[in-house]
Amino acid sequence: MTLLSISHVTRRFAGLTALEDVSFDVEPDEVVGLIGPNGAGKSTLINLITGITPPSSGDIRLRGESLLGVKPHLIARKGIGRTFQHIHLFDELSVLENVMVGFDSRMTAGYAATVLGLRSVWREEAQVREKAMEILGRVDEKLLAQCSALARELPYADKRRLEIARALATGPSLLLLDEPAAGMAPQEIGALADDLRRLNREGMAVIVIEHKMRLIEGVTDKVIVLDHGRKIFEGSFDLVKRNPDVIEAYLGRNYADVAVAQAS
Ligand SMILES: Nc1ncnc2c1ncn2[C@@H]1O[C@H](COP(=O)(O)OP(=O)(O)OP(=O)(O)O)[C@@H](O)[C@H]1O
Repeated sequence: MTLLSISHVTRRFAGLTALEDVSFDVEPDEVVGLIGPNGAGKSTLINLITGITPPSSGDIRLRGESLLGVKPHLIARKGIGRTFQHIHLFDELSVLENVMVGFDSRMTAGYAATVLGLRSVWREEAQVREKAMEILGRVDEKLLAQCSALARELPYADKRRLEIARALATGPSLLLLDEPAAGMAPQEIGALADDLRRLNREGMAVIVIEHKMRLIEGVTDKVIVLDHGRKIFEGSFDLVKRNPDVIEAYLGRNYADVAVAQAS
């Protein structure tokens, strides 16, 4: 059964159409890339899927069930986890505690404040701690080894991976990643690609927004290209990188990033 179905989704903000009649499916074992120039509507689409913003028209279904009108924390509980374009960690909490916070899908700044005040309660929450350790190990043994460090002490790339670990806490079957490789060096992107492929092999579907084509090429089964809110192409990265409309609208402007792909 199709995991996620986006059907004729349009989103308008006052006079601006951020998304127009966008449709595509995500299967349970797929890694889908979402690419396109700045302002194409990629983050808006993630916000629609996670219930933060309602579509103006169209439908979004998870395993056949419409998500329209469902609150974000309930969508998270139904199995959709996400990370954000800008890092959203609690700097003064430990690596482990940041993952533990993720177990509450209603996570808010207010909740985090409670958490900071009631760390002692967690002594009784051995189970949550144990699960959080397991998740950290699943993403990266190195992160697990640093579980007592404060989040702010982590190098940038590890902060991004910690966000992924936290998004796994609700046990998602679909993970939405908004520019996870932003600011990463090529070697770090390679390690991130390994993480994503491993999670996918374990049975997780992924939608990844990314401007770094090295990651898109390395992990995706198919790519959706948005431009000015419209889907202009859908297909494997191999086809995408050769499509004249995509080159004109987007890839041409990022030639340095795709040079490796184009040379192959
Ligand atoms: N809450 C909002 N109110 C008004 N306009 C918005 C809102 N959110 C997004 N937009 C507009 O919708 C369009 C699509 O924005 P969006 O952030 O989805 O693009 P994007 O593809 O994610 O871009 P980038 O790659 O720069 O992150 C932009 O023109 C943006 O200014």
